[in-house]
Amino acid sequence: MSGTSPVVVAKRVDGGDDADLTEIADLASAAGYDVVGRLSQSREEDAAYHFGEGKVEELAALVRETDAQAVVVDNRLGPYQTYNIGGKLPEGVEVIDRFTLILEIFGQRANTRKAQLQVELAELRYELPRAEAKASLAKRDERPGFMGLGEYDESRERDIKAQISRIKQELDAIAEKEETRREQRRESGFDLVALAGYTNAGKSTLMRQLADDLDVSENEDLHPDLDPTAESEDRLFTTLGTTTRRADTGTRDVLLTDTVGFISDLPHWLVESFESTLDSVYRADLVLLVVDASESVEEMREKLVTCHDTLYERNEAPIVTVLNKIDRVDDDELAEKRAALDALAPNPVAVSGLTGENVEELTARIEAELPDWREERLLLPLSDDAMSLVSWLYDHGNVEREEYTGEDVLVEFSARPAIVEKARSKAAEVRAPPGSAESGDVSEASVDSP
Ligand SMILES: Nc1nc2c(ncn2[C@@H]2O[C@H](COP(=O)(O)OP(=O)(O)OP(=O)(O)O)[C@@H](O)[C@H]2O)c(=O)[nH]1
Ligand SMILES: [Mg+2]
Repeated sequence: MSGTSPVVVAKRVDGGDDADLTEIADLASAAGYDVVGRLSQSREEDAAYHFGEGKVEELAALVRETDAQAVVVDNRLGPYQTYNIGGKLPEGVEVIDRFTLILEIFGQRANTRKAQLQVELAELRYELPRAEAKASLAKRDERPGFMGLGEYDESRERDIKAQISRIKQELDAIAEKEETRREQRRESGFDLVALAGYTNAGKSTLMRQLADDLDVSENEDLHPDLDPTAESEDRLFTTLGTTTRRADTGTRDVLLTDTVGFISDLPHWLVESFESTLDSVYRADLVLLVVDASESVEEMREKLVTCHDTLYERNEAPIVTVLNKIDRVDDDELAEKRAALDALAPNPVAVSGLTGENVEELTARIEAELPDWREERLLLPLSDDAMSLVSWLYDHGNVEREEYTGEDVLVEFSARPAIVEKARSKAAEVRAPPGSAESGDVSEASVDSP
C-alpha cells in the first residue's frame, strides 16, 4: 500500500474517558497516510473482535463511506482479532497495528546500514511468534494459512531465526565500533552529552541552538565523523539516526548527540532492536531529557513516565530535565507545571530551543552537572618528552601551574578522570622510557593530588 492512501484510525480504551486519537493520527500522518476517519470505543476488550462486534460493523461502514484503504488500530491486536476484523471489512482493506505503523515509519526513514538492520531485526522479531504459531497449528493438522497469513511453511521459522542471529552479529560489531569511538572522544577530553525525550519534544531544534554554528566541514580534521544536525519538523520521528556536534558550554569541551525520540507502548522487542542507537544516550556523561512544556500537565506526565521507563534500566548518566517551548507558555502556567511535575522532573531548566530564551542557564547547568574534573600534580625529569606531555595537558585539561626546578618540571592540572589516568601512564613512560634500565620504578616520582 502506498504512503498517501486514505486510512481510518481506531482505538479502544477500557473505560472512563473517550480514547484520545491524536497520537495515532499523528503517527499515521508521519507514515504519509491521509487520515480520513476516526473511531473510538470505551468498553472492555472483546476476545474475538477486540472492539465490540457492533463497533466493527460501524468501522466497516466508515471505511466504505470514506474509501479508506486501511484501518490503523492503536491497540495490541491478537492474530485472531486481526483476522476477524479484516473479515468484516471490504475486500483488500488492511488492518495495521501501532507497531507495524511505527516500523513502517522507521523503514521509510532508515538511510544508514545500521538503521536498516535495526528495522529488519524488529520486523523479524515481530514475525517470529506468528510463524511459530502457524507452524504449531499446522503440526496439529489445522488449516494452513488460517489467518490469512499465507501458506504454512516450516522452514520459514528456521530462516527467521538464522536471519535474526546474523543481523544481531552485524549490529553488535557496529555497536562495538561506536563504543570505541566514544572512548576515543573521551580520551581527547570531550564530555559526551545526549539529548533524549519523547518524539517531537524539540530535541533537534535545541541541538541546533546549542551546537557551535561552525560548519561541520570546518571541523572535519578534528572529528571526521561529525554529521550535519538533524532536521526539525512538526512530525513524529523526524530524527531516526544519531547526529553529533560540538557545543560550547564555557570551559568544557562538549559533544552533543541528538537521536531518535521515545514513544509509549512499544513492545520490548522493538526497543531492543534500537538498542545500539540508544547506547549514545545510555552511555553519555550527561542526559538532557527534553519535555514539551506547551502540552497539558497530564500529557507531560505520561511522556515523562515513558522516558523514565525507557531510561530506567540501562542509563548510567545523571539526568537534567529540560522544559522546552516556553515561548508558548506564560510564567504562571510554567510555575504550575513545574510544581505539578516536581517528583518526576526535579529542578528542571526551562528554555525555548526555538528562540534561544534561557539557553545560557542550560549551558551553565550542563557544566555544573558534568562529572567533576580531578586535580593532579606530576613531577617530571626535564626532556623533550616531558615538554610534549605538558603541551598535551594544555590540550586535554586545565594546567594551573608549571614550575621548573633545575632538572625537573612540576605541573599541576585538572582534567576528567580518564585524562588524569592517561597522563599518569604517559608520565611513567617519560620517567622511564620502555626498555630503559629504571623501567618499572616509576611510582616514586608521582606526587599525589593535594
Ligand atoms: N514554539 C516552539 N516550537 C518548538 C520549540 N522547539 C521545537 N519546536 C517545534 O517542535 C517541532 C518538533 O521539533 P523537533 O526539534 O523536530 O523535535 P524532535 O524532538 O527532534 O522530534 P523527533 O526527531 O521527531 O523525535 C518542530 O515543529 C519545532 O519547530 C520551541 O522551543 N518553541
Ligand atoms: Mg529530531
